[in-house]
Amino acid sequence: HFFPALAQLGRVGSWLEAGLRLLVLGGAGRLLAPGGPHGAAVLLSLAPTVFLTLRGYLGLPGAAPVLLATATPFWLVLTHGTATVALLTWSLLVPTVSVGAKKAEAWVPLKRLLALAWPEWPFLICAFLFLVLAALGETSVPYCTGRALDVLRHEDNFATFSTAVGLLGLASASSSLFAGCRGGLFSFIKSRFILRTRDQLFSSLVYQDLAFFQKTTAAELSSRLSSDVTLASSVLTPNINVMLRNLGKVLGLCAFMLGLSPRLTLLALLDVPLAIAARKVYNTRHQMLQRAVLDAAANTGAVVQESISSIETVRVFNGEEEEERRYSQALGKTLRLRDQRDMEKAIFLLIRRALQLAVQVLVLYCGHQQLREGTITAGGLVAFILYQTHAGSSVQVRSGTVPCHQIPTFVATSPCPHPGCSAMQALAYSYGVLLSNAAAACKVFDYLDQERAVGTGGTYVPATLRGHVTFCQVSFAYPTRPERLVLREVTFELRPGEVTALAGLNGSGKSTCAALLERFYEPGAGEVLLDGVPLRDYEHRYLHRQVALVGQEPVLFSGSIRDNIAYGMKDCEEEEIVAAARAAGALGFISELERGFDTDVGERGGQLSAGQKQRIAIARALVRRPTVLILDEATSALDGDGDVMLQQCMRNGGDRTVLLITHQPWMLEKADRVVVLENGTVAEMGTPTELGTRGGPYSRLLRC
Ligand SMILES: Nc1ncnc2c1ncn2[C@@H]1O[C@H](COP(=O)(O)OP(=O)(O)OP(=O)(O)O)[C@@H](O)[C@H]1O
Repeated sequence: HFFPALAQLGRVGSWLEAGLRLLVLGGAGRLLAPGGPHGAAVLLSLAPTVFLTLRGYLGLPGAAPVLLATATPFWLVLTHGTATVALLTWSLLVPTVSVGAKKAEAWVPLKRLLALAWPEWPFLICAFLFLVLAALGETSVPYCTGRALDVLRHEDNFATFSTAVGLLGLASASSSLFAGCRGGLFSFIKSRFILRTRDQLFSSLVYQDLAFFQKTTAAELSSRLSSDVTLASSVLTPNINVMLRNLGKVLGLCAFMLGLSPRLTLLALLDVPLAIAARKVYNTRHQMLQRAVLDAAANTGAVVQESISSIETVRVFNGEEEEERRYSQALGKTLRLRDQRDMEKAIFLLIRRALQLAVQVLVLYCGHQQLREGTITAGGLVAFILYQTHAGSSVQVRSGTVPCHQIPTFVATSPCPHPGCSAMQALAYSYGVLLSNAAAACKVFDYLDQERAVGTGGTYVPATLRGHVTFCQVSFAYPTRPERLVLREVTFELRPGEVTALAGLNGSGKSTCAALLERFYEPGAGEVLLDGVPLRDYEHRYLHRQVALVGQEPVLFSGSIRDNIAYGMKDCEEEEIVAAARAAGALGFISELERGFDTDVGERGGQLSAGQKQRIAIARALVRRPTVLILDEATSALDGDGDVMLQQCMRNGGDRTVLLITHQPWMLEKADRVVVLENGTVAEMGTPTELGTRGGPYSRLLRC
């Protein structure tokens, strides 16, 4: 007796049946496939009932069953067919995108972006509140207009008419006011989001391994910092802003339109599934092209940066034409990709517009019929057409309405503002753009999530450090060329108070040893020990204060000489800077400069000679009073007093450990001990005198 009793309840009964189906299917789904898609159970349970309810509203001829339990096989096939269509639409709505190496639902990057924006939650809540209020005001305007028209036609009462007009004015004014507040707040949130995300991204970049920077160009990173972060922020606003506005608008419009005429409403929504399907195809391509355009633009930037920063080399080798060709190629690729993307956008717009026009004609025809049947009033029909026009009106973007095909590539983030784009389509569009932009912004997460091979988790901070360095059976290959061992079972030690010179032909692995001692990389096998403790156990800052390196091509930062010497040392006294400059033999030329220590060194120290740059770089290392000092060809451009300078470098209470990498024989002679490297292995070691008399690799090296 249960089903006949349920059938007696009519529409309510059919929804109760849907609820029961949901319980049974949902429960079975969880038992059989615990991690499976639960949306399927919801759709399979509810979609047939939604179909039957809408059919009832349309008043189509023929008797439809109230309950599915008592329905004939024909109705079961029909209703479940609609459920399958709904399921397919759902799968179209949630495309998968790749996040880093993993495949994930398109929601994943969106959720991460929202998590990034979470600190702005008080402003976001206010903005959403204004958004709802503005949508309410906006959608009630046509209804109030229809009411005013009906009042005008049927009643002479001025008070009723004034109330209707007053309501109309109130709805318009409040929607404008709330829309303004919503827009302002979203822009404010966006600026703060950009600032914080760039800051976070840059912080994560500066701590990356050196291998990461060898694989990624500076121009690409700067492009990620600017355009990709802007793209990510556009997900918040305008994307989420516009999508929610459209959602609010669509819900409001549907509610008012259903109230006026369910039949016309269903007709007006006829093109929605088709538009969504077309959107899915378009979005997949657009997403792919969008990424390709961003990559190509970053590559073009890299070409410019590389050419400009190496302009002297380009000039010397007459490489202008080659550079021009490289740039035109990169530019051509970007333009081709943009053209392709724009062409696909144009085709998509054409299809969408045709669908929309067909539906408009259909609604007008049926509206006219309903008016003749008397199932809708003239005011109601006017209000309905106003709603349709409203739904078909373009969405405003900041400075007026811009056709979507004119939106610049990097800001292909705006809502579809194409004239005639319906609110439903704009909703589907803004939803698609939201997901596609969130996916494109994934690169930001790739960098934020980048894991370091060289960890900085060490905590060891001894009160005193002797500076005894041991390379223990160290083997190493650069991450960019993992197949080629650059160091093979290298074992030697650096003793406190001694200058140990590393000698060897070009490419024998000398600088690589220095890089491992600075922990730029982690050895593949073996260990580098400092006072018997592996380098990785030392606290990051402590280690880099104790171990200082002056490289082959010292890099100075734009700013004064003082800033460069005291770089990274907040608490550095003037006397310490002067003492370090004196020890490095730089005081002489600095005092001859008009502005002394305040002299600007220019970009990358370009206003100083090579030798002067080397001396300032040595002073920058000495000011830290390091326990271990590495001089990697740091004296190649120095004149006669290099000898004195070496003595100064060693002076640290007399027990500083110095690793000297040099090709200059007279410098090698000054060292206490020499380690000779050949093809990444230790060929021999000993004092310069010992090695000089042996006639082995060291002697051969001196003869070269
Ligand atoms: N970043 C890198 N990525 C891959 N291979 C590298 C990298 N740096 C150096 N190499 C390779 O490692 C080997 C050792 O280089 P390294 O710079 O240690 O030699 P070196 O003895 O200091 O040479 P030089 O006397 O010319 O300075 C070389 O064959 C070089 O090509």
